[in-house]
Parts: sequence; C-alpha cells; structure tokens
Amino acid sequence: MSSFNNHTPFSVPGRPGGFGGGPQGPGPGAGRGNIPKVRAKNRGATIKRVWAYLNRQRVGIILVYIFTVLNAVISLIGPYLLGKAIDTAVIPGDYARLVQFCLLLLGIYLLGSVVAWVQAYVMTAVSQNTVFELRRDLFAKYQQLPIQFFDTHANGELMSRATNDIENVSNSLNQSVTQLLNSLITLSGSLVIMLMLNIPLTIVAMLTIPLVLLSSRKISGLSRVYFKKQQQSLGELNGFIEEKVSGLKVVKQYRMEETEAGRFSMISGELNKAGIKAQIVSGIVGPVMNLINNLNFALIAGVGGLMAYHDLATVGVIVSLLNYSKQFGRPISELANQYNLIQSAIAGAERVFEIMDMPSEYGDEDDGELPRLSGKVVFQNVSFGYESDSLILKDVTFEAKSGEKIALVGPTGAGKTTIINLLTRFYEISAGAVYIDGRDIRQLDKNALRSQLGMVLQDAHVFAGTIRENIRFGRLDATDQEVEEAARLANVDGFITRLPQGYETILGTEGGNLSHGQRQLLTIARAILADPAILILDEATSSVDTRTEMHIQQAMTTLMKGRTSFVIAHRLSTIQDADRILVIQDGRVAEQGSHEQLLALQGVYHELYNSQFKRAIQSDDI
Ligand SMILES: Nc1ncnc2c1ncn2[C@@H]1O[C@H](COP(=O)(O)OP(=O)(O)OP(=O)(O)O)[C@@H](O)[C@H]1O
Repeated sequence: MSSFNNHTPFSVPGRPGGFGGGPQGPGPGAGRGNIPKVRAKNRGATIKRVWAYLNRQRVGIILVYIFTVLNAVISLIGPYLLGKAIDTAVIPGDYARLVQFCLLLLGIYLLGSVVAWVQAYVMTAVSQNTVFELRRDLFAKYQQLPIQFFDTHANGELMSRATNDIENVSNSLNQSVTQLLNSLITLSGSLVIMLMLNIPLTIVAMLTIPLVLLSSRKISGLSRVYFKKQQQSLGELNGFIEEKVSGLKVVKQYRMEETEAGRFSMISGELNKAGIKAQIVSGIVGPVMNLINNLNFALIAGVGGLMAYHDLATVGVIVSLLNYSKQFGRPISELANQYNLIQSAIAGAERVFEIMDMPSEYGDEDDGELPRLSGKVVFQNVSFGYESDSLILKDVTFEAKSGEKIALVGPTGAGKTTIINLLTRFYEISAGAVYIDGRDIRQLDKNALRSQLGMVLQDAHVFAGTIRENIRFGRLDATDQEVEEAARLANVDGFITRLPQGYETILGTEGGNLSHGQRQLLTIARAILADPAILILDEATSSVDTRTEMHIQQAMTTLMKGRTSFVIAHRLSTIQDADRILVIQDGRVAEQGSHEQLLALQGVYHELYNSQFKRAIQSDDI
C-alpha cells in the first residue's frame, strides 16, 4: 500500500456520468492543464520550511549554536581588552602589563580561530544532511507525481531543481545560518558594551543604522526577483540540453545543428541577462555598506576626538568604540553581502517546495492489498480527454473476460494507447467507469493495481545496470534461478549466456549497447518474472527483423498464457487469433468481434485488413 496519503487533484467528489463510482472518483476533465500550481506563499513561509528541515538535525544545530555563541563572545572581548590596554598600559607606559595584554589577546584570538573552525565543521555536516533530506524528499515526490505532470515539465528542468536549486540552498545554509546567529549576538553584545562604555558616542554610532536597513531591504527585494529568474532560465537551459542531447541523432539527421545552436544561444542569452542583472543588483550591496560604514567610522572618530579633547572620553574608550562600531557594522554589511546567497537560496527553495506542494497521484483509495486478480476487465461508457476541453475517448464500452486476448487496432492517433493509459491509471477518466474483477479501479490502490499489470512497450526501456538487475526489476525478491528461467522463457537466455559477462553484463544508459529486439526480449523476461494477472503489449514487434520477431512472438505467447492480454498492433497478421478485436476509430469503438466476424462485417476492419494484405502482396512482388 502506498505510504503517501496526499489528497490527489482527482479526488474531487461530483464526478459526472458515474458508474458505480464512490466518493473518490475523479473530477470532471482531469486534463493535463488541471494540475493546480501551489506556490510557496512567501519568503517567510519558505524560510520556515527550510528551518523545519534544519531542525531535524537538532544535536548538530545545538552544537552550532554553542560554538557560534562562543565565537561571538570571543570576538566581543577583543576590542574591550584593546581599549583597556591603551588606557591602563600604553598611556601610563606600563610595558610589563602591555605584554600581559598582548599575550591574553593572542590567546583569545587563537581560541577564536579554533572555535570558528569547529563551528564551520559542524555546520557543514548539518547543512549537507539537510539538503540530503530535501533532495530525497524531492525525488520521492517526483515518483509520486501523476504522469500528466511530466507532460508539461521538461526532464532537464526537473533535474535542475534537484541539483542547482538544492545546491543553492546548501551553500546558503552552510554560510548564512551561522553568520546570522553570529551577527545577532555580535550586534546585541557590541551594543550593550558600547552603551556601557559611552552612551553619547553609541548614539552617534547608531545614526547610520536606518540607512543600512533601508538600502539593504531595497536591494534584497530587487535581487530576489532576478535570482528567481536566473534559476528559471537555468532550468529551461538544462531542459533544452537534455532534450537535444538525447535527440542528437534526429538533430544531426535533419542537419539542425546550427538552428539548435541558435536556439541554445537564445535561451542561454536569457540566462546570461538574468545572471548579470542578479549579480549587478546584489553586487551593489557591498560598496553601499562600505560607504555607510566609513561614514559611521568618520562620525565616531570626529565626535570621539572632540569628546576626548574636552575630557569626556578616554582614548582607550574611543579606540574600543571604533572597533565595536566596526564589529557592529560588520555583521550588518556581512549579512547584506550574504543577500545574494540567501536570495538565491530562497529562490531555489521556493522552486523545490513548489514541486513538493504538487498533489501526489496516490490518494486515499480503499485498500492497499489486492488478491490475485482473475483479470476480467470492463470499460463502461468511458470518456476521457487529456485537455478538459477536448475528448479523446468517447463513450468506450467493451469487456475482456479473464484470460482473453484482446487486440486494439485502428489508425494512428485513434486512442489505443489512451485506453491503456486509463487501465493503468496513468490518467483518470472523465466519465464512465473501468472495472477489474467487478471493482471500480478508482477504488483500488494504484500501486496494488499496477503490481498486477505487466507492460511490454514498443519503447523497451532498460536501465543502466546489469542484465540480471534489469530483469529483476520485474520482481525484486526473485532468485537468480527465477531470473534465468524468465530469460529462458523469453527466448533471450541464449543471447545472454553468449556474452562474455553473461547476466552480469553492464548495460549502458537506456541499454545503448543492445539492439532494439534484444531490449524488447529483456522487457518480456522482466514481465514474465513479474507474473502479472493482466498484460499490456504495445506494438512490441513493429521494428525488428523477422527472426527476432519470431522469437518475440514465441516469448509473447508464453507470456500471455493464462492472463488477460491487451495487444496494441498495427500489423493485423499478429492478432488474428485474438479472442476479440476492438477497432478504435476517432476515440470510439467502431467495431468489435473476432477476426472472422469483423471480416464478415465488411466494415472498417475489413478495409484495414485488405489494405495491409494488398501491401504485403505488393512488397512480396518486389
Ligand atoms: N499526453 C498527452 N497529452 C495530450 N494529448 C495526448 C497525449 N497523449 C496522446 N494524446 C493525443 O490523444 C490522441 C490519441 O493518442 P493515442 O496515443 O491514444 O493514439 P494511438 O491510437 O495509440 O496512436 P498510435 O497508433 O499512433 O500509437 C492523439 O490525438 C494524441 O495527440
């Protein structure tokens, strides 16, 4: 059973045209444009959520807190001792005392360095663990999102969120969290000590604070917008690269290299512009803060000098105050300098949470466990559209008895794959109902349902890993013997054992080192191992040679034994023995029956069959 109980977008009551649907039926027109985009509401909410992640490393955070406080206290002691040294050792000329002060200061600064190092070490561990969890949750979310989400999001863009955006969060956590804490303590500590040393001079030192706050606020607001834009552009760029690298053969074949390079430059140019703007705006922070700090320094030095002249302050106090005012200004300007980091981290986190807030496809269906299904499938007045405003399937009704072979034929774009997409609940129907063994599939847990469905698709997908691992993907607890038995039944065992590494042969990404037919046979072995109650075979033999096709056909026949099977085929020769053939045309079941019955009808199937038959004879003539 799915461990995720998020409310799905489809769990809206009030489904029209319901056939035995329960309260959890899908809402009308669950088209691909219907996924609500929930955005992290504001910066505060985003920071809170990142903090909640950080808080899971409680021990680390406490340690960081302790060492940060220590570090800040040490940095507060320095200027005080410096002032004292001037007033009690330098001015009276007590050199023995001066040496003592120097040694004390040296010891304190050394201790400060050690404490700062430990603090950085612990913080790195905390931030790395935090982004580890963030990334893990994001990937888990990707796996739970409905297929329709991926129709509208480029792979590279999604990869960018899991890498660049999370990296930004990590960088900022590493530096900004301790910086913030340190600054807070240094600020308040310096203020208290300054007030104790000299109240009028402290007031002078405070004069520039509103300027600091105002300018940093203004700049941060502006730079945040540009950082978000920069991240978006980076995502688009990644999406473009991913798409064009995976489709490089097509690009080359159509000699589109220059056109694609031009499009790349355009997208890259957008990133360039956004990056420059973000850096320019955030880069203003440093110089502005420096200017204000220098102004502040000059003010204290001037007023302090006047006060010393009138015996209202000692030189030591003025030196201490100058140092504290620097310490006071430093955290503010450091924070301001961190703005670009923090802004880009918030922008990154917002993009990550945006995905995490998307509704999962797993809802609150009845139960997680399903007994082995007998495989009786009923489509009853099913209508569906990927977009809410255009129906692809219209009032589709048919029945598959347990163990039957059902063929889906019809012109391209008629809706054959769409029927399968609904059976597997990759998409939710708009009206009508689909029953398996008499139960509305919307009431079934999606994982449990899919565990009883096996698919062999035309685009035979294998993963990077060994052949054994790829077959075992069908059932993770299968023994080596079971894996090999499945390969034998799929007619692929001979080929595998002839390889030098046999079952341990490592396949490249997407099985690049295998032929299409070999990949297809591997996916059949995988499906045999999974032992599903219902089988879906999509155009499985359309692009292989006759010998491989024969192998695949044999493997398929083995695989189909005792299971309800749905076979999508363009070549009618492969499905003449089907128990029922559904002719899909323009989203409707135009005809259904056995091969002989359909030929006798003299309708669409008859026409389709004749045209293929003629073509076959013509190609033989040639
Ligand atoms: N993810 C999608 N989003 C929007 N429209 C889609 C999507 N997938 C398919 N369609 C549209 O739905 C219609 C039916 O497509 P489907 O893939 O079911 O046809 P098919 O009969 O399997 O075609 P083929 O034999 O070419 O595979 C087509 O018009 C197609 O453009």
